[in-house]
Amino acid sequence: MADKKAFEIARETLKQLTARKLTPTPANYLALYNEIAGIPHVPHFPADILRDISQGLPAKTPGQQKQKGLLDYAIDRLNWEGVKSALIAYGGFVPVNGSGSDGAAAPALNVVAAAAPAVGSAISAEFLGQMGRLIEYALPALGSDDPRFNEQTDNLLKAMRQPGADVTAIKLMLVNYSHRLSFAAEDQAEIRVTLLKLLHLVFENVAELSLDEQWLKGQMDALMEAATPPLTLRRLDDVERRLKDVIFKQKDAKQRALQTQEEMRTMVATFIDRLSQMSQSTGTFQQKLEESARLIEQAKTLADIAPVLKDVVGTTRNMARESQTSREELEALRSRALHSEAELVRLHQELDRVSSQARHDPLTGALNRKGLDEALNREVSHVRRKELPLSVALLDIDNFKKLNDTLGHATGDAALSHLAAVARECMRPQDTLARYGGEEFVILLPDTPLEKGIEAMTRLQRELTKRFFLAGTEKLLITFSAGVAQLAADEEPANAIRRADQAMYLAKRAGKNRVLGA
Ligand SMILES: Nc1nc2c(ncn2[C@@H]2O[C@H](COP(=O)(O)OP(=O)(O)OP(=O)(O)O)[C@@H](O)[C@H]2O)c(=O)[nH]1
Repeated sequence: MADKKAFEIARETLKQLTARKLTPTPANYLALYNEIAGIPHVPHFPADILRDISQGLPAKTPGQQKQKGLLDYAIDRLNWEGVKSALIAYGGFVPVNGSGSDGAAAPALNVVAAAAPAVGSAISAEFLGQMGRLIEYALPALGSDDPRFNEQTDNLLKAMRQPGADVTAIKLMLVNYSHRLSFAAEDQAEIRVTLLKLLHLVFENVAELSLDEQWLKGQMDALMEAATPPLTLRRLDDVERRLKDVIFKQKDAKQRALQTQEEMRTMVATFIDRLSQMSQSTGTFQQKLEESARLIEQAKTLADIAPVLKDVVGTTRNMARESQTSREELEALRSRALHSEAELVRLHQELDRVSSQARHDPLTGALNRKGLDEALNREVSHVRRKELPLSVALLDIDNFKKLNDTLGHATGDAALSHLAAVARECMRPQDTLARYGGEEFVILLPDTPLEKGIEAMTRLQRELTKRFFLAGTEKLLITFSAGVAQLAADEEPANAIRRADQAMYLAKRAGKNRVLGA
């Protein structure tokens, strides 16, 4: 493996992580990577030594047993922070002045225990109930693949919900639980980072396979960018949509390539067949000529020569006819091949056009109408489920025709990309930008009432005045007029866009470069 490329080693490392069922932590990844790359492994985490120490620790009381368990858990995960907090907590259960009881070693708990009769009853019902709900709600964020953690959660929740719950015991359980919780949270964070790395690796690989495809390369770059922290559901949704486009395109391209290969194979086979037929006929013709030459040499009279000549003329005619047929067939074959090639180029271009327009506008990278429809459906069901407001803004660049006419279409295109880039930068990650028409954009603003939506568009206008558009060396101020509508309960989303469009129209009529609410 030493001479393998870094990405191959990385891929093998990820494979091995799964094959050996190791937790995908950076430490495990590094150790395996070094092993596969043949780099001498420097043990950053002396797991064996720590395990020895842990085995030597007495576990006489429940507190000691629990902390020892947490220590082992942290060692298994090569987690220094976990080792540290387990050892510190263990220290709290070491008997002081010969006293060996668990409780005696935890003065803080004693205070609670002493205060428990007064405070405990006051907080037990409502506070513990609320706490239980908090734990339950937080649990899905931590995954459910650790049976010991799940068991500990169940026990804690049961204890909390018992009538007349023992506050002192619960506090003790909470101390242990919070340790394990911190490990689980760390694990989840590491898993997320590692999964992101994995995702990047997959994207890099796809990009390497598709270097010749300009559109795919663009999509892969966009995917890489979308898959960087902080991850939000919107960004993941974008990643999913782009990947769908890539998969669609690759499937189609592969199918076409296979089909063409098959066509070419058939053509080459026919060509070879024709060639061999031709050489056979040429061979026979040659023999016939030689035979005729011999007969002519032996002929004594003109009468002897006449039938031979007749024969030669006949054979030559046949040969010419055959050659003509073969030539025509080969010509037809060649034009079929040319036609196939042209068809392939055309299909390829068509595929490029169709797939790049699948969900994203190729010029600005914003969603196109199809992408907008999908995003709108998703947003509407999301906000309706959560009873949140959704605002829809429709923007139209001012005097765009003049810009096009004076500086050219290419500058107009660059101005559209500029507006999209500035909009993307000053939008929240959960907002969605789509190109609605030529110089029109729609922005979906979830969890945003009308006034806030208008504010957001005004902010974008201000941002555009700060960030000039550079047409060559000339600084241009791009302005837009916008209408904003808040989706009403039971309103069709298309109607909200229509209202935003009407408000935008009024903004134009009122002098442009302004935002109006619908
Ligand atoms: N460069 C470029 N121009 C486009 C594109 N799509 C549409 N356009 C042009 O945008 C212009 C829109 O012109 P109008 O609808 O008259 O709008 P306007 O000039 O912005 O006028 P107001 O909206 O009233 O401010 C037309 O000239 C279109 O040709 C595009 O993708 N690139």
